[in-house]
Amino acid sequence: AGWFTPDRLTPQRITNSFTANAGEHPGFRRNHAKGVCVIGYFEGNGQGSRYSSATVFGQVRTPVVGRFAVPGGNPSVADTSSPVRSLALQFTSANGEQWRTGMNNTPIFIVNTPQAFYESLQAARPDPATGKPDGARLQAFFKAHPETAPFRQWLKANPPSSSFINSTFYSINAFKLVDGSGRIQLARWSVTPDAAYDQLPPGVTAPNALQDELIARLQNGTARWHLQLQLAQAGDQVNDATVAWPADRPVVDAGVLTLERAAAQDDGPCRDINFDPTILPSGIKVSDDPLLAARSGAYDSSFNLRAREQAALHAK
Ligand code: HEM
Repeated sequence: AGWFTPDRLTPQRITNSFTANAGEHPGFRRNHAKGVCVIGYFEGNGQGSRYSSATVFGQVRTPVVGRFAVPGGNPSVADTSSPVRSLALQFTSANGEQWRTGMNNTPIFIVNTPQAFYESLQAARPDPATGKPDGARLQAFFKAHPETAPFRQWLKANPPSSSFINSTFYSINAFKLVDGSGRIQLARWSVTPDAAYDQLPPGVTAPNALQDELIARLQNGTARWHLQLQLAQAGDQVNDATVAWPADRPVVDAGVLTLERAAAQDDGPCRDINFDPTILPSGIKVSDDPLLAARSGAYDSSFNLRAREQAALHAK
């Protein structure tokens, strides 16, 4: 309740907030505006089928269109301006089912409710005089939201990676895996790279540093990640994206994601995909995490705005 009530938090108020922070960039995503398309496939090894009836988890190869991106609504921001990187994936099974997931390189999120996310956007709004967020305002937000502490701690303890290719990406939100008999297992997933993590060296400021490195690497070979399902146990926080689960939770290696090539986002196959994380195949369901419904609404609003703008740009 509340999410669709006028005068309260709506998807449009969220997308307007991104625009207020980053300026107008017609045709681009309202968040994670800067990115690059990737194309490849996922090969399931059958292990995930113990928990989910989703076709992708069988011993089968599924085509994938994805997108690496950096956060914020400005499509010309420098790749290394934020420690956060993202990978969104769309798996399309032979029967036409789709699994779309948007993942970030942090195992937890900064807040756990749509309202707090909205407030974080207000708190981070650049001061028109300096072009930078007001430090005092941000600190006041963090003080009022102690749930942001683990995320900020994690960023301090984990310096940004040198490449998209050596980053791990996490679903953060929990989902329900449903097996053939209807049994439910709460899980979070991640993709962990074959390439060893390496810290971003100081002084890398070239605007397209991460994109250029990715494109060059994929011109010379493929890049691989293992898709891992982390299984919740009774008592784990399954509706709170700010809380990590204990490290000893079982992890199922469900198969290998291989990315083969990159394509520019202005005309690549990821441009017109809305990576709404609630678009799921049978065998995976949304959890009660309140961020998921909010994400779906905001991505939908963002997609409709940019699709309309793209159409207008091309009509010129
Ligand atoms: C209430 C919380 C959130 C809101 C309102 C929100 C909002 C948005 C919006 C509006 C977009 C642009 C979508 C488009 O036009 O296609 C976006 C992109 C994205 N968000 Fe979120 N987001 C939230 C939380 C998260 C979380 C928890 C994650 C990570 C697990 C995440 C990962 C991503 C990714 C990966 C993209 C880029 C998708 C792409 O490359 O197309 N977001 N977000």
